[in-house]
Amino acid sequence: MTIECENLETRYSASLRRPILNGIDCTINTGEFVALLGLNGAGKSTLLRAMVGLVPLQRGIIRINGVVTCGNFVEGGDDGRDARSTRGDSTRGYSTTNTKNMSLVEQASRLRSRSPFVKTVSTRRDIGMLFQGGGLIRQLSAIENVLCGRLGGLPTWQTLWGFPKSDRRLALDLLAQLGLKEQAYQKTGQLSGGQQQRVAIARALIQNPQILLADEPITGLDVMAAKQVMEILSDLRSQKGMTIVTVLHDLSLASAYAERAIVLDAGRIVYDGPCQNLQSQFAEFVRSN
Ligand SMILES: Nc1ncnc2c1ncn2[C@@H]1O[C@H](COP(=O)(O)OP(=O)(O)OP(=O)(O)O)[C@@H](O)[C@H]1O
Repeated sequence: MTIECENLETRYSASLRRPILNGIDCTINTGEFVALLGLNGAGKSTLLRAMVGLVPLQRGIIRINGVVTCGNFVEGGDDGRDARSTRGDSTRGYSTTNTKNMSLVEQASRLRSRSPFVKTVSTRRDIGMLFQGGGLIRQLSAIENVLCGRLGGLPTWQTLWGFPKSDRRLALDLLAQLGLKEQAYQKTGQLSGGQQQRVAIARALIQNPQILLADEPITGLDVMAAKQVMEILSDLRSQKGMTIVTVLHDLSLASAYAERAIVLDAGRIVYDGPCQNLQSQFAEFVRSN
């Protein structure tokens, strides 16, 4: 699966005096291990979130495997001609219907009837996301947190009856593969930072994604736990051919595990290339964790 980002630009931010993302062009190819680097506030998390459609774009489009999944969704510009932008600029992507007077049911059925959006939904399911800090529910056990990763793939009625046995088995297998068999029924709030991060990885993997986007997966971990997490990401790529894009602050770990680095500064890409010699080129980006 490829992720193509074409001229991405977010809305102008008055506090920054620029868009958060400001003309991002990059293509992530199948099976690549990419480190997203840059100073605090450079736009790394925003770019990662934009790739899964969590950030509205002012300009530009994102294609996943050639399917447009995110673009400039302009309110009120559509008269029923299936959402091509009326501005005549193909990079502006799709506009949305004026939905103000439509019921939720009408809006949902309209979205389903528009083929680009239908593809969008299924294409995004191929992407797993590890959020900053893990995003786990501390009161739930490790296995319950992992099963939460299945919620999007099940019809609502099925979740009322609990998760199927096959899902529970899969969740246990994933936890065991990540070295957490003993901790499967322990509350995640009682686990160490490294263990929690592995639960978060298992939760992303239960969707069986082809692409894994990880936002600072090793921040706050000690050296050993950080290496373990990086090894897991590296194995997912080498053994399952998964595409990995991860935000990192540690240049030496980026050089050790990733093959390609994309360095952001003030919302722009200032370097896109191999990870060798990153330290000498970008010494100022080193930050103690
Ligand atoms: N929802 C938002 N509304 C307004 N500004 C935002 C929003 N999200 C992020 N920003 C701003 O955009 C800039 C980029 O944020 P982002 O989190 O993408 O940076 P980052 O490179 O991931 O930083 P860090 O390394 O600190 O996590 C920051 O200045 C941030 O304050």
